[in-house]
Amino acid sequence: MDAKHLGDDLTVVLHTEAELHARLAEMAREIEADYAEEPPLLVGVLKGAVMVMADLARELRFHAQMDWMAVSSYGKGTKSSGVVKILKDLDADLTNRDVLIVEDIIDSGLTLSWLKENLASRGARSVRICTMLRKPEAMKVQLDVEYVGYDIPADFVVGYGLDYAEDYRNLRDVAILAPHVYGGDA
Ligand SMILES: O=P(O)(O)OC[C@H]1O[C@H](OP(=O)(O)OP(=O)(O)O)[C@H](O)[C@@H]1O
Ligand SMILES: Nc1nc2[nH]cnc2c(=O)[nH]1
Repeated sequence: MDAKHLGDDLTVVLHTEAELHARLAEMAREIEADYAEEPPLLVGVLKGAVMVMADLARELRFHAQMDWMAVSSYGKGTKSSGVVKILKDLDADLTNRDVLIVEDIIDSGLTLSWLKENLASRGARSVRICTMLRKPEAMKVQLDVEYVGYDIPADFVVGYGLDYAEDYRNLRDVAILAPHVYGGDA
């Protein structure tokens, strides 16, 4: 689905599908160089990271094992509750593995800060983060993020895996959701 199919639901397209893919290719080259010794285990965070994971994994020029977790801190709203729940855990044993968390967005940073700690405590050799989007002005915690696609403003965005009440995930681009859709400020 393209932005043009969504009427006035979006205010502005921040990054097109082509831009996202081009940036992911650059990030993949960095990741390949950094993990030249041994490929990391890619840990995708459902559901938003599905598109990034699918595109990044195929872009990488080494074996890319994938595992998935589902955590939730947003529910149906547009603000993080700060309480992270594991809805689905990993299948893989992380002992001595290099783990690369693959995410769609870092907003307050609360989810990823919690997740990084959680995965490190399972005996991983290293835990790094790759995110397509980050909102520097919205971050509430200090968090090192090794691979960032784009820094964006602190507006509520949808598309490329990102939803509002489970809709808009299949929009190809990343766009700001018009406030009238969710009835207020993000
Ligand atoms: O930095 P934070 O403020 O913690 O926000 C980031 C989290 O929010 C999104 O997930 P969400 O809870 O919306 O679930 P989803 O991936 O299933 O859409 C995103 O995928 C991150 O996991
Ligand atoms: N869809 C969506 N989910 C988020 N989770 C954290 N920030 C956002 C955002 O801007 N949009």
